[in-house]
Amino acid sequence: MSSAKPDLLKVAMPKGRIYKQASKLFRAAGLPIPADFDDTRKLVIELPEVGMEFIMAKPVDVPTYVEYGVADIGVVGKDVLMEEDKDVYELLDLGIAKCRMSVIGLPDWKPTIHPRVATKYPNVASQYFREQGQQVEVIKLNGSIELAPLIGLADRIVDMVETGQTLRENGLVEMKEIFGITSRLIANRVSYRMKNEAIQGLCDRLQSAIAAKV
Ligand SMILES: Nc1ncnc2c1ncn2[C@@H]1O[C@H](COP(=O)(O)OP(=O)(O)OP(=O)(O)O)[C@@H](O)[C@H]1O
Ligand SMILES: O=P(O)(O)OC[C@H]1O[C@H](OP(=O)(O)OP(=O)(O)O)[C@H](O)[C@@H]1O
Repeated sequence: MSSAKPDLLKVAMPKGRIYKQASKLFRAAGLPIPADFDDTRKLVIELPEVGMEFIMAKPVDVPTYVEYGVADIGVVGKDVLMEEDKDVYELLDLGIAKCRMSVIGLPDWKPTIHPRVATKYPNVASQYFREQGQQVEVIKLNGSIELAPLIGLADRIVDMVETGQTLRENGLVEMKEIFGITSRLIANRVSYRMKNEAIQGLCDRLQSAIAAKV
């Protein structure tokens, strides 16, 4: 008898806020994935009983693992996909981790000669202002973006809004929504062909679970 391991579907899962919602959706699709995987320090978790191996990744790195094929599929926010522009298939809108990408500023914002925009998403912000015909200096930050207009680093920011609580608590206003965000299922182009049955099967199950909730 062969001792070769079965070919598991490798899934890059984002640690953090998406994981809980994504694992809940996978469970609703009949795949019993624990809700607390991301509470452990283990980064690669095999679940042969569902034919999958989970790679617990930093959210922004998910498309990189999938593009290089070390993960066959992955779960990632549309914000990251727009910013990273990786060569992957976007298969399914999972409808989870819903929020929006917006331009944000102080209520008394006025145009300045050298406008500065702070963001975690420099490509998204540059493209947006280019399309608006506005010249701005984009400053990359890695978190707590709302600080920038409060302490004078930038006059506006491009960042995500969900409940609006962060804006309210810091006296900021949403000036313009750029696009809506939900998490997506993405696939490596070669894996999509070579493991089509497994990937398509998972898509079908997830799609039924998404539809059942509506
Ligand atoms: N306030 C929010 N509401 C809903 N979804 C959000 C919100 N903030 C982020 N998201 C979604 O969740 C994804 C992951 O966000 P999360 O904060 O877990 O990761 P991160 O910003 O990379 O964090 P860290 O740097 O702490 O690892 C984002 O890419 C986005 O799609
Ligand atoms: O509209 P709200 O419900 O307040 O959510 C929006 C906030 O959530 C995200 O921040 P996150 O919690 O990821 O922290 P960060 O500032 O460190 O990126 C985002 O960057 C906003 O700051």
